[in-house]
This record gives sequence, C-alpha cells and structure tokens, in this order.
Amino acid sequence: MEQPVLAFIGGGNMARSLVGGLVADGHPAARIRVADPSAEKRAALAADYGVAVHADNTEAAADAAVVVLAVKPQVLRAVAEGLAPVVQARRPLVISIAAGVREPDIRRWLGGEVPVVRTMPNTPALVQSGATALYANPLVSAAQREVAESVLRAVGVTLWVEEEALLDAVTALSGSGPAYFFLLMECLEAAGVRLGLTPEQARLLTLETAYGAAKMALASGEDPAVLRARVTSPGGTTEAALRVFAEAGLGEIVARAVTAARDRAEELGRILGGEGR
Ligand SMILES: NC(=O)C1=CN([C@@H]2O[C@H](COP(=O)(O)OP(=O)(O)OC[C@H]3O[C@@H](n4cnc5c(N)ncnc54)[C@H](O)[C@@H]3O)[C@@H](O)[C@H]2O)C=CC1
Ligand SMILES: O=C(O)[C@@H]1CCC=N1
Repeated sequence: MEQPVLAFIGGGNMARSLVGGLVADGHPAARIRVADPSAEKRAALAADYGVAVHADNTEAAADAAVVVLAVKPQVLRAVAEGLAPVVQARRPLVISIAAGVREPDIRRWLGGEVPVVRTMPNTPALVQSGATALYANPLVSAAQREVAESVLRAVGVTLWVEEEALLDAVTALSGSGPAYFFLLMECLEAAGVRLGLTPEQARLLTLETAYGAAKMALASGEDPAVLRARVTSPGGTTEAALRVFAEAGLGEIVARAVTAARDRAEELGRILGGEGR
C-alpha cells in the first residue's frame, strides 16, 4: 500500500524527530512535506532527510492525507485557523502534538467536522524512546487511527486513551515525567558528591543506574516492586535507604506532585482554548 502524504506544520525539535523516525522506518521522504517560517530549519530538514519544505503552511498541506500540527501551543490557534480552508476542502486527518490544546478547540479552529487525533508525546521522542498517548475524535476512521499510530510509533511506544480528559493524566505522568526522573538523577548525583565521589563519577554511576533499572524493568516485564525486593537484602543497605524514603512519605509526595501537574494541564487546556484564565 502506498504511504500517505504527510505534512508537518512546524519543523522544530519534535517534527524533526518524527520526520527522522519516519524516514528511518522507510516512509518515503518524497511523501513528507514540512512547513516552517525559519529558512534555516527548512534548509536543514531538506538537507538531512530529503523532504519537501515550504514557507507557507497551506502549500505544505495542499496534497496531504495527514496534517501534523507541530507548532507551540500558543500559536496553534492562528495556525489552525490559517489552515481551515485547505482542511475543509480536503478533509485530511489532522494530528496535533501540541501539549494542552483540546480537540474540540482544534476542530473549531479548523472550521468544524474534521477527523482529529490529539497526542501527548514526551521529550525522549527526540532520541526515539518516547511514550505517546493518543486520543481520536469520533470522525477518525479505523484506517486513520492506524496511520496516526504509525506516525507516533516512529519515535517510541504508543497507547490509545478513549477519553480525552485522560490526556491530562498522561501529560502529568509521561509528558512531564522525564523531568521527575531528571530531578531524581540530580538528587542522586548530588548525594554521591556529598559522600566523596567526583561529579563525573557520581554522574556516570547515576545515569547508568537509571538506564539499567529502566532497561531491566522493561526487559523482565516484572513488577517494579519485585525487582526492588530483589535488590533489598534483609538488614542491608537498600533497606536503610528505603526506610528513609518511606518515613518521608515519598509515595504521597509523588501522588501530590502528579495530581498538581494533572490539575495544571486541565487549567492550561481551558486557557489555551480561550475559556479565561
Ligand atoms: N519538545 C517536546 O519534547 C515536546 C513537545 N510537545 C509539543 O510539540 C510541539 C512542538 O514542540 P517543539 O518541536 O519542541 O517546538 P519547537 O519550537 O522546536 O518547534 C516549533 C516550530 O514551529 C515553527 N513555527 C512557529 N510559528 C509557525 C507557524 N505560524 N507556522 C508554521 N511553523 C511555525 C517554529 O519556527 C519552530 O521551528 C509543541 O506544541 C509542544 O507542546 C509535546 C510533548 C513533548
Ligand atoms: O511542562 C509542560 O507544560 C509541558 C507538557 C508536558 C511536558 N512539558
């Protein structure tokens, strides 16, 4: 089956990762267009991936079966309204990767009845290790779901949620999640330095431990609690550390932090949709 023509509106970091992943996966570069106002970004995308580039969004979307909105949330409204005539004329599948902006707002800005898939990727997509949740409005066909999934699968794993509100929970968990792990890395590194390791030693040991733990959890398919128990010798060092975490209420702290992120996602969705602040 011939691959669909994809048009990326916005050629920044995320679009670059998606385009790179798609081309590496065998999507023909001749069937990818990217629109970006920056001549420098256009030149780099054309040189690195051989895709067609445009300064004009409507031109890029003109023959596309799939239009990927990859601009910052703050400019999404203007971009969607600018694309409304071509989208209404051709009814492509529209995929948004913008954080926070809700599907009914995107659909309204595009002029009405349009199949829209809203997604929430995360920054490890930049190294093809992303985790993306997708939500489809009822106008999206089964074949279009497949296409949307294949676009995001180019940068990592994907899963569907059937209620758009759950994307706020996803944003709080995996969207913001890399920052939580980076914070823990910062803390571990600082603790190692306090105990006498050099910053370089502490960083290497921290990063490799984080990578190894994630890789092991994924590869083994075991419950993290089981893997944790295997590290924790009775009366040993890990137990001493875990007791401190438990006494400080780490589980409750994490739950409160993720809930705060979810609440902010809801609030941002209202603000970006123009429902006041
Ligand atoms: N960076 C990340 O890891 C994540 C990003 N996202 C979402 O992805 C979207 C893109 O983010 P990034 O790629 O990081 O941003 P970016 O700033 O690297 O890319 C945005 C691109 O849009 C272009 N642009 C600006 N105005 C435009 C217009 N009117 N028409 C066409 N293009 C225009 C800019 O020149 C820029 O190249 C955002 O909505 C963000 O919420 C979501 C999850 C994670
Ligand atoms: O912090 C934020 O608002 C965005 C959404 C998920 C990751 N970054």
